[in-house]
Amino acid sequence: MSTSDEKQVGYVYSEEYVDLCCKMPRLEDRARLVHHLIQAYNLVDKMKVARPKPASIEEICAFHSSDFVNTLQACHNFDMEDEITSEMTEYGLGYDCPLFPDVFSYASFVTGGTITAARLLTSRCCSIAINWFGGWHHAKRDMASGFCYCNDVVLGVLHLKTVFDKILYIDLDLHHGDGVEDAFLMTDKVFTLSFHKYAPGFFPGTGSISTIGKGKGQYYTLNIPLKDGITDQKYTDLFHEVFTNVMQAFQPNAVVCQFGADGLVEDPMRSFNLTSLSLGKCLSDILSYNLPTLCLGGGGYNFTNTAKCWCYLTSIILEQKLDTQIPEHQFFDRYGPDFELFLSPSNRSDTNESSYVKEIREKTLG
Ligand SMILES: O=C(/C=C/c1ccccc1NC(=O)c1ccccc1Oc1ccccc1)NO
Ligand SMILES: [Zn+2]
Repeated sequence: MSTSDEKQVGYVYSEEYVDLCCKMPRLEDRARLVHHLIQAYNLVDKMKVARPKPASIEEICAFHSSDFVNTLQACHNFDMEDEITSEMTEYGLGYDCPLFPDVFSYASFVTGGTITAARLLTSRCCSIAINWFGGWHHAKRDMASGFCYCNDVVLGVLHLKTVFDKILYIDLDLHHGDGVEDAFLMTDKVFTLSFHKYAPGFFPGTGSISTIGKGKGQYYTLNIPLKDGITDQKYTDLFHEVFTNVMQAFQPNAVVCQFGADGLVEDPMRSFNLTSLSLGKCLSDILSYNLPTLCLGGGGYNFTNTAKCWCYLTSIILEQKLDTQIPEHQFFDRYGPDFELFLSPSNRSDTNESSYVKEIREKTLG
C-alpha cells in the first residue's frame, strides 16, 4: 500500500550546498541557475527538501582508495600558484581535474548529496530522489578523471544495494559512464546501461558495444555508442526499445539515472542534437515502472539550457505542467532572447545512419 508520503519526491538542496557547487571551475553558477529556475516554477515547495551533509572519509572509502582520498584531502588548501606534484598527477589531479582551494569539501559535499538522496529511498521516505548536482560518473577508485573527483554515482548505488537487491544504472550523459561501468563490471547485481557519443579521440574513449561485462557480470553491462547529430526521435525510440528489454530481462528493484545535459543542442560539446524532450521521454519510461528511482545530474555546459532541462525533468517527476515562458526571477535575464523553457533542435545533419542504428539494435537486442 503506498501512503501519500511514499509518493514523496526528495530534493537535495541547501544554500550552502549550491554555493559550494558553484566553486567548481568551469561550472561557475550553474547550480544556482538550476535551483533558482526550479524555485521560480514553484516546484521546490512540492518536494521534501533534504539538506545534504558532506560524505565522511569512511563513506568515500567505501569505493575510493584511502591513498587517493588522503591525497585529495591534502589538496584542500591548494591554490593556483602551487606546483602540481607527481603524486597529484598520479591520482589524476591537477590537469584534467583542476585543483582549487575547496576541492575536497566540494567533492565530499556532492558525494554526500547523492548518498543523502539514496538514503531517502532506502528509508522509504520517498519513492523518487533528486540530486541535480551529482552524477560525476568518470571518477575511478584511485583516480580523478574528466572533472570528476569522487564518484558519487558509485557510492549512491552502493548505498542502495544495502536495501535493494538489483540496481539498474542508466547513463544518459553525452560521455560514457566509464567510472560506474568499471565499478560494477563483474557483478550481476548492478546492470549498467550507457548511451553516449563514441568517436575516435572523444573522451573517455571507452563504451564500445563490445564491452558487455566480465565474469559473473557478463551480460550485465550494455553500451549504446552513438555518433554526432542524433535527434530526439531516433534517441528516444532506441532508448525505449533497449530500456524495456533490459527491464524485462533484469527486473531491477531500484533505478539510478544520470541525466547529464551535455548532449543537448547548443551545448559547447556540440555533438548531439537533442532537446529536453528526449531526456523527458526517457524519464517517463523509467517512472512508468514505479520503482524507487534516484535522479542525478552530470555534464551540461550551456548553463541556462541545463537549468531548463533539469527543471523540466523535475516537473515530469512532480506531474506538473510548466508555462513555456520562463518566469520572472533573479536570473531571468540570462534566458534571453527568447525566454522559452523548451529548446529547438538545430538543422545539423544526423550522422547516425539507419544502417548504423539497425546494427546497434541487432547487436544489443539480439
Ligand atoms: O562532461 C564530462 C566530461 C568532460 C570533460 C572530460 C575531459 C576533458 C574535458 C572535459 N570537459 C570539457 O571539455 C568542457 C567543455 C566545456 C565546458 C566544460 C567542460 O568540462 C567541465 C566539466 C565539468 C566541470 C568543469 C568543466 N563528462 O560527463
Ligand atoms: Zn559529459
